[in-house]
Amino acid sequence: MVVDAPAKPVRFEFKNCSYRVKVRSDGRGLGNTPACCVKTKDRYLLRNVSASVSSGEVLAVMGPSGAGKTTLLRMLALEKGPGTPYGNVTLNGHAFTRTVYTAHAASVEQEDSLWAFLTAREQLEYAVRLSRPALRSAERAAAVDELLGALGLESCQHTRAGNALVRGLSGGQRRRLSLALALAKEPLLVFLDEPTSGLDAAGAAAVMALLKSVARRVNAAILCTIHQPSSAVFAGFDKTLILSGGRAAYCGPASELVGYLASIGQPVPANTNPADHMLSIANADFTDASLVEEIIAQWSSKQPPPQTEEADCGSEQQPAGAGVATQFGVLLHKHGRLLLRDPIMYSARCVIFVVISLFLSIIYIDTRRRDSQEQLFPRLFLEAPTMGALPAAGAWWISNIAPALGLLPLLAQFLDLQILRRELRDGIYHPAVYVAAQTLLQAPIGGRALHTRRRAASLHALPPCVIFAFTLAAFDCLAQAWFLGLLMNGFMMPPEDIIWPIRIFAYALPLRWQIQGSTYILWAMGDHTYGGTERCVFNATGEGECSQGFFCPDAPPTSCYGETGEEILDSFAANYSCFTSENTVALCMLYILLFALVCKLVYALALSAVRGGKMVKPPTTPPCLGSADPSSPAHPGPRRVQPFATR
Ligand SMILES: Nc1ncnc2c1ncn2[C@@H]1O[C@H](COP(=O)(O)OP(=O)(O)OP(=O)(O)O)[C@@H](O)[C@H]1O
Repeated sequence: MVVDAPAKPVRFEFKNCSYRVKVRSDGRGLGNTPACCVKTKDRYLLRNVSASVSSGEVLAVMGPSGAGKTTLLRMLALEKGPGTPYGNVTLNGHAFTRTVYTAHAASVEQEDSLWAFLTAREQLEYAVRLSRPALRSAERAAAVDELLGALGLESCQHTRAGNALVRGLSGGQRRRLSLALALAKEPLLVFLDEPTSGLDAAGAAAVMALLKSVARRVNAAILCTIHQPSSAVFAGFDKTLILSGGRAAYCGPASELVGYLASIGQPVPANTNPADHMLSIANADFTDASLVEEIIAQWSSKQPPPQTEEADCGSEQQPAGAGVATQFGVLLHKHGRLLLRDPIMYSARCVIFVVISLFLSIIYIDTRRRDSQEQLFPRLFLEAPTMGALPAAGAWWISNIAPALGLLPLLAQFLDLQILRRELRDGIYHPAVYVAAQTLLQAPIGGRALHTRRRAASLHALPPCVIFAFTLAAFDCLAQAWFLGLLMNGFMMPPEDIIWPIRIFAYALPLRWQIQGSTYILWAMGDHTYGGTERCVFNATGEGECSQGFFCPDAPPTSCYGETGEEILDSFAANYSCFTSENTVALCMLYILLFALVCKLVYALALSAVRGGKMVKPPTTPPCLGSADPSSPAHPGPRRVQPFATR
């Protein structure tokens, strides 16, 4: 079997877990109001909940709606949340930290987060390549086959996952693929939120039976929440934890629930699903609240005081994650594939770009005339240096429209955030490696767009191409700045008229430097001259009629810009601070590159924050299952679950 069972079983245990949130003093939720601005009080969504699950077992957390199932699961899976978690959570007796989670656990959320344009097999292949890099190609294929077989996905392995817009795997198949992806890294512990939601009774029974068999087969401990299991599904649970109002009302083997209920005077009526009966008597919304209190109190009174167990750190091998180079290679391959398949990411942008270029080229077709000073200002909006059949859009429009196109991949990345979050939490790659791979993949679209713009290759094409690609990349990360850039690039409003500290945007945003650099390249590099001017003739006393050294016999002074590119840029610069006749191209490129780098860095940091941990780097000496964690207390009393905060 390729999905080998780990040599040493694990035991995941949580004791006295509580979860506290701040609510308004009248009991209403805070919403977006900061806790410091209103009078608040504490509310416990969970109180002293304890249970454990070992390798090969499924622990099902049940309870009426609002009982705290999701809160408990998210807390145990070290998800960030609105409140403060307390309790003692351990894996084999050692603190369950983010590092331990990354090395040994995986989660399947209620909403499937899958790459819509990759097939089931492709998604598993990438997951196995990233999480088990030591496998050779044939072994990897066998591991993928094994997962597909275990989860019953062979028949649809070449079907893409799909999403709300494109058809793909069915709901049940998507659930199973999510589980297969979680198992790809061979976790010892799997968290599943409502794995049966949206499935019919038969589908739910099949998924739960599958979970049980997977737990045994890969020797993983599985902890899942479930809403309303049928009798057949309920009977299959190894253990159940039943919550009511955030407190435990029962925890133990499902098979013993009937006897327990009889012992507390709440026997299960004939022909009734014990789970349904338990959930109805534990539901304070529809049952007498005092009865619910009594049921919880009875369970609580039967519990022995919490005991401290010996730490049991075995000698299992730490799963070795992929190195940076492998991560980078796999992510390039995967996202390159997605770029080609996902219309939003690439083709749509290219098509929109060509259409916009054509549109602007037709509007500004007259600006190709070089013999008229009146055409010079419109020419700023459309530079057509090649005079070809497809003169493409120039500095101003390209500067402003192209970044707007960056909004498209930004939207796509926002839609993909859930998937990224899952993959980052699973620790199969580092956020910075993902950002680097994405950046490299984005570069060609800048070049391709520029190719549309300049059909004839020339030495001049390279710098604007780089400027252009940098600008795109920068705005891909900071789309919101687009409007600010449009307003503050020095064309519409001089920076000196903008008050501090807002003025900083006029200098920091890349549009200003994009316009300055590309107009210099387009106007002043090369030896183009423009008609409609005559040199000034000075009289013997040295007095001249024109201070700039030229005048326009057929155009008013306001439309008289000059003969050479430098003269024209000087004329523009007199009114608009974004232009200059000095060669600042290298400096402009540096500013834009710095801006892009800062944006990418912020993006990588934001992804790290989304992931909830610090680094996606499998530790060489795991805190548990390999060596003792020195930070782990010898006598773990109630303490804060550390990874829930930043660690
Ligand atoms: N930020 C919050 N502030 C106050 N109360 C909250 C907050 N988040 C959740 N709750 C409350 O906590 C309780 C538990 O919510 P939770 O989502 O864990 O329940 P659940 O058992 O998963 O419910 P369901 O089965 O309907 O999904 C609910 O009463 C909910 O209204």
